Amino acid sequence: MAQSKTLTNPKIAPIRFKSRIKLSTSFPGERIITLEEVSWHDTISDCWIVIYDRVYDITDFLKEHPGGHDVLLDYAGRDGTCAFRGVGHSKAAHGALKEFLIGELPMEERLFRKPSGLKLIGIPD
Ligand code: HEM
Repeated sequence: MAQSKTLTNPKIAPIRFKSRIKLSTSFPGERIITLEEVSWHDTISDCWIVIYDRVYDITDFLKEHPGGHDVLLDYAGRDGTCAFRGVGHSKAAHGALKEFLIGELPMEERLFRKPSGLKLIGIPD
């Protein structure tokens, strides 16, 4: 069955599923990064965060963040999706995310960008 086959493959072509949300990224140096690996980067000098199943290295952004660095550090090495969404960030903030993108969670650790994942309005492409 096509769906079970793709569930074992972290690099799924978005076209196979009826979803407006892209299931995988496509950028130079794309990496699959586990939540465990993200958790190793939880300091002010080495800070990764997960938002909508994608992994961002926001170390250089900490001091630039309009909301302050302390709120970001609360989610250093962790999933900050709910906090990011809860603030109601602007389109510009959503657009800024891609500057810090370094990879994506493996399919089995995702909540959104997977077949039958949670469907929410406003998830970036
Ligand atoms: C890397 C991810 C993030 C980016 C790129 C980002 C970007 C931004 C930007 C551009 C703003 C200015 C307002 C806007 O345009 O919406 C902002 C404000 C803010 N952000 Fe973030 N943000 C990120 C993550 C977070 C997280 C995880 C939190 C956790 C609570 C947070 C909390 C806030 C707060 C409290 C403000 C101030 C809102 C205000 O004063 O109106 N941000 N952020």
